[in-house]
Amino acid sequence: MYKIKTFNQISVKGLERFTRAKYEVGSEIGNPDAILLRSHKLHNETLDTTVLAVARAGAGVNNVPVAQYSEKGIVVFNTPGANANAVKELVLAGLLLGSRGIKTGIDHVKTLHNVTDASELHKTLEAQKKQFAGNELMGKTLGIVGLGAIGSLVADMALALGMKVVGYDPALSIEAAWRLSSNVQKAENLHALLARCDYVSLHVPAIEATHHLINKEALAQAKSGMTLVNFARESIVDPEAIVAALDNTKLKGYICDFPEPVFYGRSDVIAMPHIGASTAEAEENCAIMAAEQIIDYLENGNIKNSVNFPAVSMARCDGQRIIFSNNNVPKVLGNVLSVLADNNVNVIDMVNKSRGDLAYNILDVEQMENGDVIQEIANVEHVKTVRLID
Ligand SMILES: NC(=O)C1=CN([C@@H]2O[C@H](COP(=O)(O)OP(=O)(O)OC[C@H]3O[C@@H](n4cnc5c(N)ncnc54)[C@H](O)[C@@H]3O)[C@@H](O)[C@H]2O)C=CC1
Ligand SMILES: O=C(O)C(=O)COP(=O)(O)O
Repeated sequence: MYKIKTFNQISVKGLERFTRAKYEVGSEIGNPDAILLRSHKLHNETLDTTVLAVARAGAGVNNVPVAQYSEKGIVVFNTPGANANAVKELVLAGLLLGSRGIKTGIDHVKTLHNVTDASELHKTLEAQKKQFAGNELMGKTLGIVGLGAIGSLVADMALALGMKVVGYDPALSIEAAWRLSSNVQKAENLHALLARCDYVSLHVPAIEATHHLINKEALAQAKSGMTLVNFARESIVDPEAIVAALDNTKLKGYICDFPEPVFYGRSDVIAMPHIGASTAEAEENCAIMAAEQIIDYLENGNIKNSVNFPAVSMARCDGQRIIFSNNNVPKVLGNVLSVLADNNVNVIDMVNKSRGDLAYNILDVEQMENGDVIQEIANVEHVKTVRLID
C-alpha cells in the first residue's frame, strides 16, 4: 500500500487516479511515500523520511525547497502547461480591466443602489458614463516577459486581438521556441521591451534571477502610461517601486493576482486573490497529471516532468526493477553493477541519465535470491536512494 499526503484542495478527478487497492490518500496521513500539493509552502514543514516524491499540481515550485529535497534524492514534479489556458484567460480579463473602465464603472453603478426610478437611473448613468471610457487593445503593443507555457498562449491570444507582441525570454527552451508564433518580435533585453510596450504581462518563474525583476530601475525605462499585468508571482515585482511608478504616472495601472497591503485603497491597482489557475478545468488537469506522475514513479520508477531529476522511463520487463539515484560523479553505476555481478544478479535492461549534480538509474534484473542486494547498493558511495520494485 502506498501512502499519499495531500495539502490544499486537490481535484477529485486527480485523487481518483489513486486506486483504493494500492493507495491510501489524505491530508492527515503519516509517513507518506509521496506528497501532492498546490501552493502550500513546504519550507517550514518537517518532512517524513519516508517521502520519495513531491508533486506540485501546478507550474510554480517556489513553495517547495527543491535544492534541499534534491540533496535527499526526493523527486519533485510539476505539471507544465496544465493550467496555462486558465491563466491566459485571466490575463485577457486583466488586459481588459486595465484598458476599460470596467471595475470603476461597476463600482460606480453599485453606489447608485438608492436610485429606485429606472428612467432616472438610466439618465444619470448615460450622463456619467464618459468617466469610464477606455481604449481598445487592438493596435497596442503587448510585451510578454517569459515565453513558456503561459507566455506563448498569451502571445497567440494578443495577436488574435490585433495587438503587436514583443517577447523577452533569455532562457527560452527549444520546445517553447517551436510553440511560439513567428509574429512575436524579439526584445534584446527587458529594458528594451519595457520602453516600447503599452501593456506588459509577466510570465516568469519566481527564482532568484527574477526577484524584483520589475524594480525602480526597470520601471524608469518603461514607456509612460504603461499598464503592468502580473499573474506570475508577487516576488517578481518590487511593490514599493510599483506604487512610486503609479504615483508619478509612469505606470497607468497594475493588474495582478497578488495583493499587497501597500496597494490598499488604490483605484489604479486591481488585485485578485491568486485565482489564475482556479478553474475546474485547470484544477482537474493539474491534479490528474500530478497523480499520474506520482503513480508512474512509485510503481515503475519512471520520471516525467520533474524539476530536479532527469526524465527517465523504461518499459517493464519480467523480473524485478531496481531504481537508484546518486551524486553525478564517476564510478557509481560501475560499482552498483559490480554489487549485482558479485551477487550473480543478471541485468536485463537498464537506463542511466543525469541532470546537474544528480543521476538516476533504472535497472531491470532477473529475480534475485539475495534480499541483501538492495542494502549493499545503498552502501555504495554516492548512492542517495535505492528502491526495489516487484
Ligand atoms: N497566478 C497563477 O495562479 C499562476 C501563476 N503561474 C506562474 O507563472 C509562471 C510561469 O508559468 P509557465 O508559463 O507555466 O512556466 P514555464 O516554465 O512554461 O515558462 C516560464 C518561462 O519563463 C522564462 N524565464 C525564466 N527566467 C526568465 C527571465 N529572467 N526573464 C525572462 N524569461 C525568463 C523561462 O525560460 C520559461 O520560458 C510560474 O512559474 C508561476 O509562478 C503559473 C500558473 C498559475
Ligand atoms: O501553478 C501555479 O504556479 C499557481 O500559481 C497556481 O496555484 P494554485 O494551484 O491555484 O494554488
